[in-house]
Amino acid sequence: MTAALLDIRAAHVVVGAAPERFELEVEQFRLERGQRVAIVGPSGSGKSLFLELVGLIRAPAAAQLFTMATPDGPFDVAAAWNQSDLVGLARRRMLGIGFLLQSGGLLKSLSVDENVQLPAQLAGRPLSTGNHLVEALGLIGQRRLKPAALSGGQRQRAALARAMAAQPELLIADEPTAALDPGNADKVMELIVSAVETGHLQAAIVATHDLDRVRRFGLQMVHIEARSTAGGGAGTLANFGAAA
Ligand SMILES: Nc1ncnc2c1ncn2[C@@H]1O[C@H](COP(=O)(O)OP(=O)(O)OP(=O)(O)O)[C@@H](O)[C@H]1O
Repeated sequence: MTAALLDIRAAHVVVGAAPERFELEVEQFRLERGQRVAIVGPSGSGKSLFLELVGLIRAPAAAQLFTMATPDGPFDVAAAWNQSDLVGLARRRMLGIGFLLQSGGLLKSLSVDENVQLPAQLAGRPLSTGNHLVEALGLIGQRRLKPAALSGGQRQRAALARAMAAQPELLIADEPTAALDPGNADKVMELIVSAVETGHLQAAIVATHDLDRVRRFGLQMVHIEARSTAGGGAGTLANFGAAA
């Protein structure tokens, strides 16, 4: 059996302090190559926190197991956080993960083209993918503009092109269709799904409230359950992709 792209067991993320404390518990999450997964759940249930955990942006408070497959063998994410191996984590993020933030997160002083090409340049990857993505996402006319001159939807599409331009193994996208008209939302979901189908991405994880598109584009749904606790709130992601 080949190693899963992501293998997480009994991981906890904790933010804030009581009474606003929020704890996300990930009982089990195992992501295989070829999977397109939608994380769904009510607002405030912990979807973004989960994406930050798998995107190596947020340290778990505890994790029984957290590994990520790489071309050089498994990377022990839990150990890297424990040992404060921030360089190792940054390198893994740069080479293996494309992250579309809910807020877009484009650099204000760079044009669309420059924003899109920067991760590929840093990772030493070809620039051709970014050019294709700018075209496929309908941004040819905006490629020289800076983010302030873009509409919300154009900014979101540029941020997706940037997340995919360095040819990451894993795409993580927080609400990628939220600011888009129906035609562009379809285009974005189609692009993500077909990138996995054709092997340009090994897998994709999308947090979304767009259940209609999740069903139409055939993503596997993973629910985060939210509940309130005495000292705050909690979310639980239970048993996705567990070995039989
Ligand atoms: N840095 C933080 N400090 C304190 N609390 C936080 C922090 N980040 C998130 N939270 C809390 O964690 C909970 C989960 O937030 P999260 O952003 O993951 O929800 P979500 O499911 O992505 O919501 P939405 O669908 O509205 O985007 C919320 O109650 C939020 O207030």
